[in-house]
Amino acid sequence: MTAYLVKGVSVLGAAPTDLLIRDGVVAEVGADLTAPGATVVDAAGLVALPGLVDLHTHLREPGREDAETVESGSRAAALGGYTAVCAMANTSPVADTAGVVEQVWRLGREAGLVDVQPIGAVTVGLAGQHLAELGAMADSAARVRIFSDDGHCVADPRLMRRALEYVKAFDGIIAQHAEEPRLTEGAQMHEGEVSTRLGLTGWPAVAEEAIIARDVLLAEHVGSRLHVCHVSTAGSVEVLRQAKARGVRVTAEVTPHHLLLTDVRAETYDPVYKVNPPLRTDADVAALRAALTDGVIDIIATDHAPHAVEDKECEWAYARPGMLGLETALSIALDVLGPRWDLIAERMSRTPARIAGLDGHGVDPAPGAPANLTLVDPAARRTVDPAELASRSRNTPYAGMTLPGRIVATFLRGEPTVLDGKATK
Ligand SMILES: NC(=O)N[C@@H](CC(=O)O)C(=O)O
Ligand SMILES: [Zn+2]
Ligand SMILES: [Zn+2]
Repeated sequence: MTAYLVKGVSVLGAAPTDLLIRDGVVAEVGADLTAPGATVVDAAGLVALPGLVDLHTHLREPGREDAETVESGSRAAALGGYTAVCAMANTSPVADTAGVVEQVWRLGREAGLVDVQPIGAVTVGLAGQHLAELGAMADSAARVRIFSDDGHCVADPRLMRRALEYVKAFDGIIAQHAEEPRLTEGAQMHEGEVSTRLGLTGWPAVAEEAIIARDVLLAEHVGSRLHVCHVSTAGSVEVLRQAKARGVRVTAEVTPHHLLLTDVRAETYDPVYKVNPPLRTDADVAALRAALTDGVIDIIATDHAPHAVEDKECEWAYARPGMLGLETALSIALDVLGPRWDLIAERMSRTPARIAGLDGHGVDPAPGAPANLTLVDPAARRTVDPAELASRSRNTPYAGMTLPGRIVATFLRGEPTVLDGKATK
């Protein structure tokens, strides 16, 4: 196993120091370290962060390997500074059995670029009728702890209650895609002034807020852990704020795109901007940013949702919702939060690792810590070119935009998965 001597790096914005990475851990931290035989990484001007952890990634395997595979998505993740991703269950077949979650887990190990932690479906086939085999998935080699029907809402309150109760036995968590389906039939974009003008059917904010309000009450009633996926409205933030003040065990995520983009993008009719939940308004963006800073929203999660060209480059109404996220998330976070490294580490690494229960991730680079870390060049600016992305899909909403920050290196258990901005395998 090669050792790596990272020279002159700023750990989370502190004064430059050296890091010696050996045997999978950060062996030493200090000035002017020497290590004969170690590969030297010149990290002058770079910032070291704990490896990023994504609680919400769509890898599309099994079933839509044309859009993404575990390997291509893992490579995109590593290039984005991630060392662990949680893979959503809306594959084909659905990850609703021990067999499928173990398959995804194994594919992740084989790719070896990030730790891939499968999420299990809450209901069989995501159909919202019968609970899936949550216990068998938890007991499997994949050790599933997060369950989600993401893409669909667990709309039946009795099923939601039972799922919340069931996962308590192994400290599991239900991650809800909060969308009251009766309020979003035929919805194409955020319901508001822009949808009225464009004549597109709206997805009202209350469809999200009503489910979050119900679910925090259910989680409170049964004393279980609830996680809310891709929070997108100011009203949802207020519901979460009140629930947290009461001590409800709820956590919440926001996506990079909901922190940056608004529903006016729909005026282009370019389906690259079609996503669930939809892009909202300036006031929502402002509330989400404030909540991310004050902690009502716990984490940034990408909701990386690759789609094949034929599913995206078509008429708006027929296009699949979803956007790429893994390779641009840190840049968007830097753009939105500025170089607040401790806050970025908290929202993109430590807290998601803790929510998912991923041991060895979300730990700051310090002597003895597992060497899961990423090196960022905060001064670099890059213009997003979809053709250069490692993802098999091209549906980034940031094409042509110039964003701050570049991932220079990522280490997974002491081995580089990215060096000089390029994947090592
Ligand atoms: N976000 C999306 O618009 N799409 C996701 C599903 C989801 O996250 O709800 C997908 O799987 O494509
Ligand atoms: Zn969703
Ligand atoms: Zn999703």
